[in-house]
Amino acid sequence: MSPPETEFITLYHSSSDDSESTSLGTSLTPQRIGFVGFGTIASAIATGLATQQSVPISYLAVSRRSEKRSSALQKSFPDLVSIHDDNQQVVDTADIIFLCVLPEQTSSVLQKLKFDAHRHTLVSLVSTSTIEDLCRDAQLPPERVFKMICLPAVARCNGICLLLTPTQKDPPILTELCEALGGCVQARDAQQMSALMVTTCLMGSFYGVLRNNREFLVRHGLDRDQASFLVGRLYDSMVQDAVQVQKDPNGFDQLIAEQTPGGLNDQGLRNLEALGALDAYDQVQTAILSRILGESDGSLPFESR
Ligand SMILES: NC(=O)C1=CN([C@@H]2O[C@H](COP(=O)(O)OP(=O)(O)OC[C@H]3O[C@@H](n4cnc5c(N)ncnc54)[C@H](OP(=O)(O)O)[C@@H]3O)[C@@H](O)[C@H]2O)C=CC1
Repeated sequence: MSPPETEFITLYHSSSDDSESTSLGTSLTPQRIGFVGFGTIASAIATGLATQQSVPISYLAVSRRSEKRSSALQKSFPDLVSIHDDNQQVVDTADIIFLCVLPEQTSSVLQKLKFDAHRHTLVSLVSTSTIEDLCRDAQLPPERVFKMICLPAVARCNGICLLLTPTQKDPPILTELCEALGGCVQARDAQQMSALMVTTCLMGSFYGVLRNNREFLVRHGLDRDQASFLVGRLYDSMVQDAVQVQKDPNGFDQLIAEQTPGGLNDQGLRNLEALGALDAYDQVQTAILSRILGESDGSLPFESR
């Protein structure tokens, strides 16, 4: 399909200087979105964007890379998706470009592309990229470049997106797109973004706890499938309770306070604290942050800050 013309409505200006104006559009403006690199995270974001109902999207341009994924998306959304052999075609036919290649490919891929500083918005999913490097390689000003982190649950519009906005400007369409994918938390600077990323790196630890619970049940004679079912359903219900209170700053403390004082749940938590398990969790988060910041390889022992 050929890309539809998009007429942009300038939403906000930081000053009367045209070079500082932005034209990301409004949620009423159908968006033309492109993906350079179409692996795991790109296909999850594209699937979420194609299925969400909040922000009108008129066109999704994807690079043919990872052809199984790009053709599957086109098959599912033939009126929306266009596949391109050349990354420049993706850029030329879309306005918001998600960069979803591997860290080592980022610079060379960007340096070969020509962006229009008045039209394009670049959103990098590459966790190691910095706004400065992205601006340099894409030849775009900082107000046109953003970093985003999310996990594949965005495909079901059930993820949470972290968005680093390099200037104080609020990028309304990007936040609306992130909200549509499940939710958005904005980081005010790169340092804070690194700290927020730590939480997205705890998925493995979380599944590790579930596996540990399952193995305990198996050791006590339950079939592995039954044990897996029990653990999955139980954690699902606990997480749903947590979701109910997620907007209350003291909600998690409230859930803990609801445990019967001196009861078995209360004891479990106190035992974990006595064993230093929660302190260990803190140290793990600090170690992950240190690795994200390039200060260590993340291995322990690690001195907590
Ligand atoms: N997976 C995840 O949950 C998350 C990933 N990220 C970040 O997103 C980025 C992508 O990760 P992920 O999707 O997992 O990785 P994948 O390996 O699945 O995807 C990388 C994609 O880049 C493509 N590619 C390679 N070279 C080029 C090129 N020259 N031009 C265009 N496309 C190219 C690959 O195509 P081909 O297969 O044909 O080589 C592939 O489609 C990484 O930087 C990662 O850190 C961030 C958050 C979460």
